[in-house]
Amino acid sequence: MAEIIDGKALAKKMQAAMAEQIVELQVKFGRSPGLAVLMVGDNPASAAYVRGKETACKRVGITSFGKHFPADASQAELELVIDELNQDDRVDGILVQLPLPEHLDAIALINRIHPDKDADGLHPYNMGRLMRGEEGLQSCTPAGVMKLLEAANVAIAGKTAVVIGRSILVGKPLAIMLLQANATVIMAHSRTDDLAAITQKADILVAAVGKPEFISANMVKSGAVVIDVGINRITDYEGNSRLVGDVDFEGVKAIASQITPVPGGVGPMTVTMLLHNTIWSYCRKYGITYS
Ligand SMILES: NC(=O)C1=CN([C@@H]2O[C@H](COP(=O)(O)OP(=O)(O)OC[C@H]3O[C@@H](n4cnc5c(N)ncnc54)[C@H](OP(=O)(O)O)[C@@H]3O)[C@@H](O)[C@H]2O)C=CC1
Ligand SMILES: Nc1nc(=O)c2c([nH]1)NC[C@@H]1CN(c3ccc(C(=O)N[C@@H](CCC(=O)O)C(=O)O)cc3)C=[N+]21
Repeated sequence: MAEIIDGKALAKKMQAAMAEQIVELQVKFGRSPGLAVLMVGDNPASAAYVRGKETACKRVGITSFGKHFPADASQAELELVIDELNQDDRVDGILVQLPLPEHLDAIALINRIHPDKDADGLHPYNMGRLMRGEEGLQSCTPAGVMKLLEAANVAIAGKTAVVIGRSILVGKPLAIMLLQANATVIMAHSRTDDLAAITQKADILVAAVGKPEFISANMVKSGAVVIDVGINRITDYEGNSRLVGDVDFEGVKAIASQITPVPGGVGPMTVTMLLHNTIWSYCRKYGITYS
């Protein structure tokens, strides 16, 4: 029976340490770190994530500069707001909540964020640095997964890691981070032939697919470490809605050595790394290293 990797507990511990650090930083530099989250439209899932991020900011002492726009906000209007936030000395991190309504060009907006304020680590400059193994702002979910693996004492060097999913937000940067940590990395996706044959090779298996309970026990090698990035809201027969991951948790738990739950696994770490990136940018501005 697998050990549960408790992301919620690690997030809580890291956020408590951040709160203490921010008290000191505030005394030293006379202001708190600031994060601006831009949300467009009223997608309920996005609204819930944004609320979660704002609550976490408050908890650790980061000032939120949340901006909510109607679904028909224009590209030009949003670009202007990003330009202003880039110039605003109270703001250390800027994030554009994805997905955006169809008429907007998300890539152009992300590219407009100053790379030093790119709290999501999605700007081409920061992704390029990641690719080259240079320090910098890193995508929150993959960075959170790496912290979880570290905290759970998972050996990475030399192991076979299979990442299912190749999005810019999760799969691709995570594969690069695992490679940097000397795993032998296989990236799987919707065009992968015989996915089960690939996933069965994994010592570390990461699912970032977006399909509820897609990974079943017969796809997992006995003793593997399984990280479930998926967040899927499903409605059961009785009409009750709940969150499930991309992994059949009960089935896979029986054969894995360690596994992350949903909720309470990767999700809380994503939020924690967003706070981390905001503090990192703040410190860099004052010439201090924050790790
Ligand atoms: N826990 C957290 O903090 C976060 C969770 N998420 C969740 O993680 C999941 C993935 O998110 P994201 O990366 O943004 O999603 P995307 O939809 O951008 O990417 C999904 C990936 O899964 C691949 N895929 C789809 N179907 C299959 C299949 N049948 N077999 C193998 N691969 C498949 C796709 O392949 P292809 O490229 O070929 O289309 C794609 O690369 C979602 O559930 C999302 O909600 C996302 C961000 C943060
Ligand atoms: N620019 C951008 N950056 C993102 O990082 C980003 C995004 N857009 N769009 C959407 C996805 C999704 N995402 C999550 C964050 C936290 C939880 C989280 O905290 N989940 C809790 C559960 C929360 C609940 O109960 O609803 C958990 O898993 O325990 C989940 C998912 C960030 N994303």
